[in-house]
Amino acid sequence: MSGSVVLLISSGETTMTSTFPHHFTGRNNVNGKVRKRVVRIMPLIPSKGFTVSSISVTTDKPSSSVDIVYEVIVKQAKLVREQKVRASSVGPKDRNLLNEAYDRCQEVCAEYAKTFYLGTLLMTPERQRAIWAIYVWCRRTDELVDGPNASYITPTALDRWEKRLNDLFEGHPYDLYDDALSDTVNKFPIDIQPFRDMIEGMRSDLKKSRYQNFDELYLYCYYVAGTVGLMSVPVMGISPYSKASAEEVYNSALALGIANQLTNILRDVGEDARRGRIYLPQDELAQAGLSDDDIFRGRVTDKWRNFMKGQIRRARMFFDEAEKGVTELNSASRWPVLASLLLYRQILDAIEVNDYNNFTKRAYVGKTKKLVSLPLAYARALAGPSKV
Ligand SMILES: CC(C)=CCC/C(C)=C/CC/C(C)=C/CC/C(C)=C/[C@@H]1[C@@H](COP(=O)(O)OP(=O)(O)O)[C@]1(C)CC/C=C(\C)CC/C=C(\C)CCC=C(C)C
Ligand SMILES: [Mn+2]
Repeated sequence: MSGSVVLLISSGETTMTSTFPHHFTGRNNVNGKVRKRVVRIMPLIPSKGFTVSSISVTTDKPSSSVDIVYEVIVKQAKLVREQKVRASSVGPKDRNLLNEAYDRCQEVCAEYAKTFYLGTLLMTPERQRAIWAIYVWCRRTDELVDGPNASYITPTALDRWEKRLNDLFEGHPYDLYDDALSDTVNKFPIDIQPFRDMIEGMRSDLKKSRYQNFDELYLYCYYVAGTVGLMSVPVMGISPYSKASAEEVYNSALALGIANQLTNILRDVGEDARRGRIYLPQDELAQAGLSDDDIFRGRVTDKWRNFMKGQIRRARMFFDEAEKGVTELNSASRWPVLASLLLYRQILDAIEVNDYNNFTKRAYVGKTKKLVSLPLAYARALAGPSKV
């Protein structure tokens, strides 16, 4: 059974609803036990200044985003459990080319994602190369709709990009970067679905600039960022000491992608509005007494602050859910993931420090805070999987 938990939350004069997938806290996969799941979510509700006035549980809405995404998770988890990999099609004659391909991916990752890159250096050479290759594919995909040539990108161009993806999965890469990914997906139990879904997210960016409710936004966040978590887990690996199910680890990986994307959205409200885009649930905006116009005007009012408090709280809950899974990963993979989690989560603190002005002030984490987070993440990453 799957569906959502809807909480009616009050703070002072403001009342708002917050929706979460209820497998979110579930430890029993998909089979029933709704009550248990609701009970589990309770400790996650922040206490300071907020009260929960009602909880309702929706179940078995077959086409909800949570169900769609959960099906992908179950399929990916099965692949990782069975360690299903394709037979390698790369012979010794291609080794030099392949090394060159991975070196190029390493350069891109080191240049564009310094923190991720630093973290990958602790991993085994095979794993770090694979993460670089995945990073480069994701970055290129994102660049199609977010990069300098974005205004020329059409649905047909995305179809071509998907054809290229299919080909590289079949062992027919088009260029050097694709070479690296083609090799990676041969070596690790990586499925094509999350890659296709990321392209779907880019399609949605071409045709959609509003999200009616959190269910719609959740699906978008899965497409563009949750997918990264699903692509990365087969490479990072689950600790041999982990007692968690593969679904639980995937659930945390998905949560990290969603948390990152929600944070990215909250940081970039002003920037997105200037491009005519509002990645915020329209129904929650209306409930808070806000309209698109308020966002385009970019005035920081109490209504806006209260609305933002609710959005930040929800993003933090996804980070909390993600954190549970980090200790279940292979030891060398924990640090980079935790470091990126701590750094990205601090963007939410920075929005608060800016008094919720995400229209004209960019929330960023300063160098000192970044430097403090790295050893902190390292110390915490030493903790192994839970023994329960
Ligand atoms: C070590 C580590 C975290 C590895 C992941 C490396 C990797 C493959 C990253 C790809 C990132 C990428 C280029 C995604 C394309 C879409 C996109 C840009 C998404 C946004 C990232 C933030 O980038 P930025 O701030 O530069 O955004 P702008 O383009 O400037 O707007 C996202 C917000 C999402 C990225 C999502 C993740 C990094 C999810 C990571 C999850 C895992 C690695 C799973 C960890 C496992 C457990 C069990 C917790
Ligand atoms: Mn962005």
